[in-house]
Amino acid sequence: MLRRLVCDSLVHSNLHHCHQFSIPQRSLQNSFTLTNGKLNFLCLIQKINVSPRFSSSYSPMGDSRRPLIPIPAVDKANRSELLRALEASLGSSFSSDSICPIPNPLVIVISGPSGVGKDAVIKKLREAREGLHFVVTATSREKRPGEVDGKDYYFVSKEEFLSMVEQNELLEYALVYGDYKGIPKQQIRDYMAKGYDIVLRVDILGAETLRKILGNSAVFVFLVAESEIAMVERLIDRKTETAEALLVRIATAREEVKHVNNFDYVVENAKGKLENAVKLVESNIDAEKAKVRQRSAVI
Ligand SMILES: Nc1ncnc2c1ncn2[C@@H]1O[C@H](COP(=O)(O)OP(=O)(O)OP(=O)(O)O)[C@@H](O)[C@H]1O
Repeated sequence: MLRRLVCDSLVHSNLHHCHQFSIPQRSLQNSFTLTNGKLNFLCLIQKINVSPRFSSSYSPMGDSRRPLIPIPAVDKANRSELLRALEASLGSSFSSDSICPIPNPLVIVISGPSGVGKDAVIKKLREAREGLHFVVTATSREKRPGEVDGKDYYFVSKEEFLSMVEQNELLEYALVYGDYKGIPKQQIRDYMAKGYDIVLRVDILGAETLRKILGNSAVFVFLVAESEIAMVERLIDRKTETAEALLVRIATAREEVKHVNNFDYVVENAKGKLENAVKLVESNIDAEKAKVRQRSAVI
């Protein structure tokens, strides 16, 4: 269509050699859109140096002082000769920079009912993927066997936790089963500034609060077990809760699975298929990285 417009314009300008030119559609398209009118469009055509001897030689950049370089026939020249001739004709060299824009650092919120496997998925994700910073949550709960302070959580006293709240140091915090848990803001800022994607692990209420604070600027992943019975078995087998605490967690989890609509992605963590769940979370991240309109979280 554009080519036909060029021809028509040339005919009307008494230039009858349109069929001899090999004008890159793209440069015409750009000029045409940018200049938006016949007058400017004709200016473009006048700037093209037309050589009757070399039908494919022209200077679309419009520099009349630049010597004309014939573009050799594709079957007569090697690739580097062609590249050089094309670059000379276009007036600039081809860049090897990535054409994809650099994606924004992502804030990934991983949530799901109690015992679904949030910690297990995050542990594997940490091993599988670089460039992620897993936010270490501050908590006032007791350390479980095997947990490391500063790695699994920052274990602080209730008083220390409340002082962090007062200083506005936490992005979000909550009292979870009698213990405080909160997300330190500065840690996120520091790692985002270094280009890391941020992974936050929160319970369902935490995810709801974060959705209110961050809106669509963060990506929310909901982990589920393959069934309710699988979820309960997993909690029983973990052996970290008393019978009463187990009952509360299971009753809560039943309600929590109904919150899936607040999330962007749902990932099944089925028994014995932890690796699959991790791959799915990774593909969620990859999909976000490939988005043309990137999320842009400000903490
Ligand atoms: N895909 C899986 N297959 C089998 N067992 C799993 C799987 N995922 C997690 N588990 C096990 O289930 C138990 C609960 O997992 P995990 O502690 O990661 O859950 P959670 O969602 O972090 O729980 P909570 O919210 O209560 O802290 C753990 O013993 C874990 O090893």
